[in-house]
Amino acid sequence: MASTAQPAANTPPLFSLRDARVVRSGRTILHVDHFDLAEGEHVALLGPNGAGKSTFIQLLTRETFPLHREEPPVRFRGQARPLLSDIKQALGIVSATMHDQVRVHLPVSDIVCGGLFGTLGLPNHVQATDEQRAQAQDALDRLGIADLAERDVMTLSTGQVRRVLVARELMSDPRILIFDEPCTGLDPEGMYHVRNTMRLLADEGRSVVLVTHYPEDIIPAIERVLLIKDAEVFADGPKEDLLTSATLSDLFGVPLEVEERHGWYSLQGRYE
Ligand SMILES: Nc1ncnc2c1ncn2[C@@H]1O[C@H](COP(=O)(O)OP(=O)(O)OP(=O)(O)O)[C@@H](O)[C@H]1O
Repeated sequence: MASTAQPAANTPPLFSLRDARVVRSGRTILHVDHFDLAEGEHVALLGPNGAGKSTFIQLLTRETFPLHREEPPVRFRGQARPLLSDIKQALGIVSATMHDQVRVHLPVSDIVCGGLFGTLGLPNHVQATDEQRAQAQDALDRLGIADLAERDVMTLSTGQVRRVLVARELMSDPRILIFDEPCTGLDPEGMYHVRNTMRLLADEGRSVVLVTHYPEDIIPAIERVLLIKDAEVFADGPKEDLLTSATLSDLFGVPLEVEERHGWYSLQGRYE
């Protein structure tokens, strides 16, 4: 069942951006005039390479700051200066960058428990308690990979590692999960499971924020898409309005054909 979270009328948005501009080397690499994300709302960011998608995410995570303005350009739950620890507590992030750091022979269970400490495995001289191990097992179980708990993470497939990293993020029970190109480098089986994992987490009422180049990654629960092109918001709205052949051809600058089937979208080139 898709999340139908409806925030109370007076609840501030989870994130709001107003005239947020990021400049690097004298060039605007992202400008967002107006964007609100409600608690429990899902959104997919889609756009070509270099469009500004990662910069957008970094504005949310406060890894990047916009140009200063009197009126704060980025707010988290209505706050102009939220504690970084509050943001970290609320957000879970799964990205290929994190995946690249998995180069140590550790049991999956340790990797997942590391989510409690912000480390990849357990910090030196720290033993996980039985309760923490049980929590890790529960996270793995919910993602359908409980049988991997004792495996050396280096022996897993790319798709399995990516799901283990999702389980690791779940240790802090985040309300928002950011998936930054979660299916990059995965085979169809891995993609199937990662997309299914996003569905599960959306069903649990967590906000899913997905960054992708491919409409195939947009799970049915994500109803809103934000298209980014040339450092600007190209369009923001319901996916059935925006995931069309004409709009995506404009977005990517080549002739493309979009199809929809049972709430899932696919994209292919139109060759003449
Ligand atoms: N520190 C920096 N200095 C100069 N330019 C930068 C810097 N960081 C990012 N950029 C540029 O800003 C633009 C937006 O980058 P960003 O990583 O947000 O794009 P993206 O949409 O996530 O791309 P991709 O799909 O390739 O991951 C790119 O042209 C990038 O080269």
